Amino acid sequence: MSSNPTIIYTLTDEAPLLATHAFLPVVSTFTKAAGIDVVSSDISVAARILAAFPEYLTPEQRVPDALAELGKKTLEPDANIIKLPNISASVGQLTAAIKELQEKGYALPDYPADARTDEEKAIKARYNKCIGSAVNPVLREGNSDRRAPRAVKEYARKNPHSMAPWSPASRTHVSHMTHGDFYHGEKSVTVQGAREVKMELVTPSGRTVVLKPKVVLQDGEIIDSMFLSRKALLAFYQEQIDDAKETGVMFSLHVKATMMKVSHPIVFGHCVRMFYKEAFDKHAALLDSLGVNVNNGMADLHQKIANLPASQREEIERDLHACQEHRPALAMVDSAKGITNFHSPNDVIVDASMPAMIRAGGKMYGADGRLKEVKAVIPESTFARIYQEIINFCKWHGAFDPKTMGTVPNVGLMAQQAEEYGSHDKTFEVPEAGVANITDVATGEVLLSQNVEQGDIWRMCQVKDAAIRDWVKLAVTRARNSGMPAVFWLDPYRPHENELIKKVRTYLKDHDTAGLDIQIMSQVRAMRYTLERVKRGLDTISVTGNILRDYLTDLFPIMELGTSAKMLSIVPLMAGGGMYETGAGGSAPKHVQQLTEENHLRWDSLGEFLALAVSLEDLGIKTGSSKAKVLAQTLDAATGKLLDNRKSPSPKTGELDNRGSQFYLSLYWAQELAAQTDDAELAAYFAPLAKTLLDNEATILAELLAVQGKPADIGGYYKADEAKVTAVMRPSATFNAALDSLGK
Ligand SMILES: NC(=O)C1=CN([C@@H]2O[C@H](COP(=O)(O)OP(=O)(O)OC[C@H]3O[C@@H](n4cnc5c(N)ncnc54)[C@H](OP(=O)(O)O)[C@@H]3O)[C@@H](O)[C@H]2O)C=CC1
Ligand SMILES: O=C(O)CCC(=O)C(=O)O
Ligand SMILES: [Mg+2]
Repeated sequence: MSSNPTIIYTLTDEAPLLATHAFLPVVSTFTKAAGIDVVSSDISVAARILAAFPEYLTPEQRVPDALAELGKKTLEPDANIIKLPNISASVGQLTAAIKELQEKGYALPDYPADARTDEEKAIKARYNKCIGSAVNPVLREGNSDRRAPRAVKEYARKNPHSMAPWSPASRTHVSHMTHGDFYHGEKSVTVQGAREVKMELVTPSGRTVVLKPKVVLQDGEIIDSMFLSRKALLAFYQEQIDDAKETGVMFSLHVKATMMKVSHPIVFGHCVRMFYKEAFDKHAALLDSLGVNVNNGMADLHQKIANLPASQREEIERDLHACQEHRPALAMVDSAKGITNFHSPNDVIVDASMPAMIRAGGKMYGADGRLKEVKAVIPESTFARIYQEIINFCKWHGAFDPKTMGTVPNVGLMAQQAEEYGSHDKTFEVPEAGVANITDVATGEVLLSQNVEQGDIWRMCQVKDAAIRDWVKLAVTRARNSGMPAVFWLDPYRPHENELIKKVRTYLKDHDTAGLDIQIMSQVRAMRYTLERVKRGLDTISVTGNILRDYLTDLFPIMELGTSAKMLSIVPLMAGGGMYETGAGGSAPKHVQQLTEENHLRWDSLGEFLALAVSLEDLGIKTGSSKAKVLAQTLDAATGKLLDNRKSPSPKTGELDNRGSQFYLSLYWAQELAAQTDDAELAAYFAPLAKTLLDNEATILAELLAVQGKPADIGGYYKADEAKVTAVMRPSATFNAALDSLGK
């Protein structure tokens, strides 16, 4: 193995993976000049599935557990990882991926949705490790620093994206629970001394059901116990569905079934069943026998009834339609295809869906393809309230103006599986009524106790003290480096956050905060304060827990820049390394569809360009490589030029796409390297490439454009064919030859 400094570049899924097939050859070509190795690590959902079932595969088919290896790497001080967004799979996506792999000759077992035998249960448990947020919590061994780079913000100011107007008369609003949700019943404690606890349910008959036998806690860790009442949730849904019908606004449900992979599919399923209550009641036995589980969306139902005799299937469909007659209109995901908000629990993901709605003037698409006012149902009140606050603000002040609005960077708590990231294996649908206790294993002392009923969702979260210290330090550093005020969005009425507030106050004293403006405010006040400043063009750092990290780093970038793909998204790893995420958005499934139908990839790799520059800069500092530093500086300059010259991908087929944008990045990067005077060797090395690319600009663009407008075959979705994807993503022989010729 070489001892060269190494950048690990992740291979993920969907649009970012396609873009990687074009960009990675560029990255390797440029970094080779500085003696930097670039290695890839396949953490796609397909690779993770294959890694989980080696004994079902032939030796040639087996793959290493790249995610586990990468997770270990994050704990090493020299880690330098570029992490692209990956699919956090729903059960629907998981089963589709399994089917595709089986068809490709991988003898994987089926997903046993209704596991009964021990063997089936074991298989299901292995598969369940591949669903939801399975990657990010493993790799994010540091807190989150997300912000719009200055050049990107300036570009957005000069080239504002469209923002639909807001009317003060808009009836769009957020509906959330006012009792019985996680917020209202939460209890929290900071543990004194390392210990082990268990989660157990004591039934009225005195029987003890151990749901989680052991959770290891460190000294000073904050833990919470909270539950969401099934009864209260159902009553809430009933009220909201009736209210939307009576008042004539469209109904929409926004959850995060990926990150809250245990609780939110349940929360989603209750809403679907309530909406179609009469049909579900009437066909309960049949739907049950078919194993229909609408926690996985209506898609699951339609798939499972597809093979019923026509008359039976049609009766169910008729009864479902009959429910719609006396229900409010539903927001659509794809009105042309008749795909509603209930199709799949992660077609509408709250972090991206609410900003899109706010940017559209408080509207979502209806079944007729028109934008309409909407009731946005976000059951948990903990964070739903921030969206109502921004809606209030927009109704009063009108839409934000990207030309003048301030910026809101975020410092987010997420290290070491903080908060919701660590809750996946500590979230349970309560099997029977009782007292839910978090109990010290050694002493039997009950630390936190809740009265729960059957069907309630009970969960425990943890945050390690070291993660909190690091988060406070990062917030102070960002406030100091940026000169912006920083606001901790923490609510003293929420027990968990009250514990956090105590620690924040303590750890702030470890730092020199002289001259800094650092405040602590509850979320709604923090939102209001921040928006008042945003409107006046003033910048404010939001310092938040994990969920608001996620929500705000889509919300503000989408308002400010039109997309969260243009964010700088850094995870300073606590062990000393760095992970550079690309943007704050996801894997844009719609983009893949456009590529396969029309051979146009509108994915913007700006996030990758920004991440690579910081990765190179960091590598330069840590290894003392001046060449890496020059590569970083010139890449930044090239990215600025790309923006100025408007060479980002267009969403329209027939115009410049991801591949064309990457060509321009390569051209500008080579030109910047050739022109710089800090490293003559690099300048001489890249001058011929700069010339070849410029001389052949027209030819390359023509070659790139020639392929568009026709379907593209990539040989699969979850595990596309390498050779085919490479052929599709590198269609310019002239560009490929120019890259290949470098250094020869
Ligand atoms: N870091 C991670 O690993 C993350 C992963 N995800 C995962 O991604 C998947 C999709 O999530 P979803 O909530 O739909 O959000 P996405 O961010 O993938 O999609 C929302 C929209 O944002 C726009 N967009 C996002 N990134 C880019 C980009 N680089 N270039 C151009 N446009 C972009 C696209 O708009 P348009 O269609 O108008 O072009 C896209 O349709 C899920 O599986 C989710 O779990 C989500 C967030 C982060
Ligand atoms: O971890 C996930 O599933 C999604 C994370 C996400 O949306 C984000 O980090 O912004
Ligand atoms: Mg997000």
